[in-house]
Amino acid sequence: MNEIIQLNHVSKRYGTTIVLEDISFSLLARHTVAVNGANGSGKSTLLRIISGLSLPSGGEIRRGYHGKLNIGFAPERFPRLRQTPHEYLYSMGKIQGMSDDEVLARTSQLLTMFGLEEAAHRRIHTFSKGMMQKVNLMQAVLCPPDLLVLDEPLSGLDAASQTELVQLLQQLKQQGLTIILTCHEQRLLDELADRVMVLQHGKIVADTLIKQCETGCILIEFKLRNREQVSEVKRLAGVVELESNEHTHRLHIQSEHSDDALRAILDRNGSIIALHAADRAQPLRDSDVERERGQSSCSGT
Ligand SMILES: Nc1ncnc2c1ncn2[C@@H]1O[C@H](COP(=O)(O)OP(=O)(O)OP(=O)(O)O)[C@@H](O)[C@H]1O
Repeated sequence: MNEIIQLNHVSKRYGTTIVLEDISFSLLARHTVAVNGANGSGKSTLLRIISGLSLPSGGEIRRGYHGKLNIGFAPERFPRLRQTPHEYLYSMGKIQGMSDDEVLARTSQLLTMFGLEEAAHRRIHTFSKGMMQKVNLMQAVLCPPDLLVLDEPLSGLDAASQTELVQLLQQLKQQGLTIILTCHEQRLLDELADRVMVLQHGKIVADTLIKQCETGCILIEFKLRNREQVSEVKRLAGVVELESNEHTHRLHIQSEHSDDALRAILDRNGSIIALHAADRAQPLRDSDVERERGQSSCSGT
């Protein structure tokens, strides 16, 4: 199993107030996990601990990849800065150790992706909430993270901005990002989450894995013996899930990418056992899921 972060019996207290108690779970690469719960249940505290912005009072956190994990964090409230997105992202990139060329190229790529080219040299404090939230998300993914942590990303946005933000998050998810977010909006759960955890009074009271393969997904069952070649197939565009059992594998992939996947399997001397329209209703068990991480060149937590 490809775990990128593991929390073991984590707790957090402020004075005598217990905010988080005995939290244990791991995040699998490329999963999107939503943390739900009432106000004050400890969601933001949990995200701050995962991001390394706050230390736990007890328990242990293991970050994957030899203790290094590049984490992008988008707080719920983004400050009304007087800088322009261009100036702000440049300074954030430099703080994270990116070269001039890297930060300028990435900023330009993100301004295009987020549809903010025209606003690149306008001051952020004049922006709408939706535009400001886009800048918040851009700073979090500037140095491509292994894990993206989002605190209430749709909070306070109108319906149109929410739709745009959900589409951007879907793009980031398709690029292979692992995401953990807090949310109150059902649409984020429906459109994005692979797994939903519910916090109540600082404890996890529900943890549900949802299979994310919507209609439009294809399930390819195939045989391939070489593990490195299986990893290559996992990294193909559009892969939602790969379950493996010895040399037999079940690949859930977006239908527009299924031809490429079939070609990739056959090119590696694999054999196709079956091809189906994926069945969304059947949940996956955590133990069946195996995923590959995306690549990142930045140093992390
Ligand atoms: N720095 C702090 N000092 C003292 N208490 C704190 C601190 N930060 C959070 N708390 C308390 O911890 C509890 C959980 O807060 P947290 O912000 O994590 O909840 P939440 O689930 O994110 O709430 P919301 O949905 O309202 O954002 C609250 O009772 C809060 O008052």
